[in-house]
Amino acid sequence: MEQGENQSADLPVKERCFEQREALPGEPRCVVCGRYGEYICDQTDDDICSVECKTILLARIAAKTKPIVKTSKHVNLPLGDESFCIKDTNFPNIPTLADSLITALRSKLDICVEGEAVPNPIMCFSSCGLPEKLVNNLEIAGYCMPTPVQMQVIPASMSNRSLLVSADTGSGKTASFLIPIIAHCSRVRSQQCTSKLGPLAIVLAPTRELCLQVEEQAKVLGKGLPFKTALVVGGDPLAQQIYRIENGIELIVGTPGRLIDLLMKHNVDLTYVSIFVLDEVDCLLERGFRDQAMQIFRSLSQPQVMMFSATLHLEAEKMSNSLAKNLIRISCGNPSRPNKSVKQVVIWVESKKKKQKIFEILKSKQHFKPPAVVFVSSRVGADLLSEAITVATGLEVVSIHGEKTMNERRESLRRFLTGEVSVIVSTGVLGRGMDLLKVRQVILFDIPNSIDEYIHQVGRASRMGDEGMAVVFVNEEDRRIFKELVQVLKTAGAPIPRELANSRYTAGVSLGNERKRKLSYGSLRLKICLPKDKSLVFLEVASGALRCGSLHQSLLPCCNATQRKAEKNMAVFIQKVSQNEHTFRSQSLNQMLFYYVMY
Ligand SMILES: Nc1ncnc2c1ncn2[C@@H]1O[C@H](COP(=O)(O)OP(=O)(O)OP(=O)(O)O)[C@@H](O)[C@H]1O
Repeated sequence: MEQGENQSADLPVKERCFEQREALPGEPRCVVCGRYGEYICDQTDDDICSVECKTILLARIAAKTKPIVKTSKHVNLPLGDESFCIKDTNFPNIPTLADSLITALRSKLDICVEGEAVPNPIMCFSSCGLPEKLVNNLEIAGYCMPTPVQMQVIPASMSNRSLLVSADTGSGKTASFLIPIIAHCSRVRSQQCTSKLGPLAIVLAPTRELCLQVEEQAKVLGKGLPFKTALVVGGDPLAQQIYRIENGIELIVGTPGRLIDLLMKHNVDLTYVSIFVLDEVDCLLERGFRDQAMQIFRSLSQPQVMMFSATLHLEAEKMSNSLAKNLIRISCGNPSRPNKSVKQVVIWVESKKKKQKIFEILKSKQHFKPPAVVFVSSRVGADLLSEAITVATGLEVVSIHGEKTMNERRESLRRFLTGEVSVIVSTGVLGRGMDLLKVRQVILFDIPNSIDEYIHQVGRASRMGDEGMAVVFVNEEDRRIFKELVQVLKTAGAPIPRELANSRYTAGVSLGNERKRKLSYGSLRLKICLPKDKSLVFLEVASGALRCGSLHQSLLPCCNATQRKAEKNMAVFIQKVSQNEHTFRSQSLNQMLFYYVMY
């Protein structure tokens, strides 16, 4: 591989396809995956993006000149330290790894597993007996290698085990359940296991848009195989959905409400449904969806249950135990935290100034990175804000929310995804699971009600590790989420606005693992040593007045002063503190607090 002219000689050549960025208009494209064709393959002169795609390209060329061999029977794996594959009795020729190496591999890939006899991860799609056509489809879709979640979920799922999976947003969870479903369906149909045409698998997801997207992806990956899908969501005519199912399909992708509706009005034979997937399971097991999801589950006969989300908590875990026995739990990356690739920029903005702020961002060449998704909390808000943005900035903007018809929702999404408009204002309908490929900026105009929704919305700004940015507006009205937000920002090393850090609603949250932190208050810079018991003292310099306080308010009398006086007071205060060490301690702060004024 030759380095392109612009390529700085000391930058390492990209190993993996997904490390490479998308190609900009006019730039060379990788002949294998379509990303930026940064390098030239010295053997073929084709543009390629990475070593990985070069290998695929050369393999394709070699395959054209050789008789076709069945991938599953003669897999020739390179013997580098990344050549791992599943221990599979169906494929005895494939070398297997010692258990210690499997553990090392999982730890390297940030995969944690829990459960009995968990199958080993795979390192390539062709190593677990997938239909050849499916492997080809994956290649065509640019899926050269499985992502870590796919490496572990696919073999576990293909051993018919029920799974509870948590993995980062944008890490490839969708394909991790679609691949085993397609493999299963096409095997059943091609072996003519049953003459019945009833569905073989069901995927439930909480929003219509997500169902649409999952069904689209299923069609792409299942192309050319005996595998048909039906989309069962509200807003589209029920009769058409019934007609499609009657004509024979393998997979139903739907929202719980509409599927229940359909099952009540029409007799669909669910006898052969042996895979039941709950995508965004924490949301589906919340009140509102739970009863419907459980009702559908009860109409199936002991299916393999696969549950996925980037955010899982105890309640969802407990519920999942009632759906499946002998579960395998898989966790990949850093779930229940915002994706590391998204830079979080939290700005303290009072509600009445939010509009002005977003106009400023969208008008700024430096700060606006289109295409962008703006999240708001209400349907009316979505419409009003999109109109206001158009008026103030001249940008064409669309809105999407649950009150629009399905056709309007489709049209808004289409215009946004095809680049016709560069901003979409959305309620939570695009918050979860949506793979908005080119989006690198999200703006949380209204912060969502829970930290989980926050994690999902922020996650829209990054897919497969691409860097993105989430701009988050926050003010006192969002205090219900302050504590968790501060924790999340702290873990990510993101800056925490002064007002948020000092709010009494974040009291008790340590602002850092380190015990020293510098804060800047106008001209007065303070270095604070936080007490170990995390009883944070707050200091505030507002309009020239200094207020010092702590959780133990009685300890420090507030004082008003001009800025200069404030500094003087500060010095006196420090003196007092150091002289009154004993008093301080006796006021139940376990650790002595030290303040240093640094000019
Ligand atoms: N093996 C792979 N190789 C390359 N791209 C992949 C691979 N698997 C998935 N992708 C792509 O990665 C992107 C993110 O995948 P996906 O939408 O499934 O993420 P997710 O984990 O479900 O995220 P979220 O939690 O946000 O729903 C998609 O564009 C998908 O096509």
